[in-house]
Amino acid sequence: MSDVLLKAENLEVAFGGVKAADGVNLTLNKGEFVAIIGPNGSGKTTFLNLCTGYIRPVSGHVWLGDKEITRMAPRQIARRGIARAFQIPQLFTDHTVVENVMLAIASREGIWQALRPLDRREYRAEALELLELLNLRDHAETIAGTLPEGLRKLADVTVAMALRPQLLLLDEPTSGVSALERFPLMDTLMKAMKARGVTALFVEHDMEIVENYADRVVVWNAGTVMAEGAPAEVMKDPRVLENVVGVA
Ligand SMILES: Nc1ncnc2c1ncn2[C@@H]1O[C@H](COP(=O)(O)OP(=O)(O)OP(=O)(O)O)[C@@H](O)[C@H]1O
Repeated sequence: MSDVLLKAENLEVAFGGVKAADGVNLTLNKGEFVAIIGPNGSGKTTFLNLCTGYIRPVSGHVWLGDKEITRMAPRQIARRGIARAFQIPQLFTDHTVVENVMLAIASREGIWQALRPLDRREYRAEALELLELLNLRDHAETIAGTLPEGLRKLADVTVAMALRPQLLLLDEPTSGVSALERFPLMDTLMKAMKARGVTALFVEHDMEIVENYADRVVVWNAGTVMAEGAPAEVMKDPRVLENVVGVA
């Protein structure tokens, strides 16, 4: 069986005159934890949007496993196993944390219209188990909108994990989180992904996080992949230092 989970081939998309994807090729293997870095406006978020179906490419292809997902609707793609946690967490802020996770489980099970009681015992049990895994068990009954930023990010990931994704896309998981909290947050995320066999692709500006947590780093520049490899190797590339890290 192939180890390839996601394959993007020659993706192209433009907004006005700007080529946000200019022939993007990228392969993710099952179980990998891959970071995307690159200057502002280089097309990192556009790539995540292409993977989730929020943007359709002018040309090119995306496969998840052996199924082409290029022109599928976001909902279909989510059902096939790509979930996303946003830079700004997307929670129902006036509901408790456990209710948010239960809503995600219910949406996965497709019972929105089925008039079945949401507070089903097995949903709660599953939600609490996930919250335990993400170190949020003690905050299950907290109103999501009152959580501090680091915990809100973990809650957002818990909601995404409730969809049982094969691939989780994370948009700057540590942005807005204090320096002291960043490493524990990433430790928790890594533990959860590994425990559930989830592959992850995360956009990150913090090079320390990339070096410590990514198996592989992919460098974006002007709508294309400029370099990729092990973080320690890629960070030595003069083009990366000049264009991305800005220290050459
Ligand atoms: N919906 C859109 N409409 C118009 N232009 C867009 C749209 N989305 C992205 N762009 C443009 O495409 C280019 C790539 O944007 P994108 O957000 O993918 O970059 P990025 O690498 O994620 O940037 P950042 O690090 O600032 O988040 C930018 O020039 C941006 O202005």
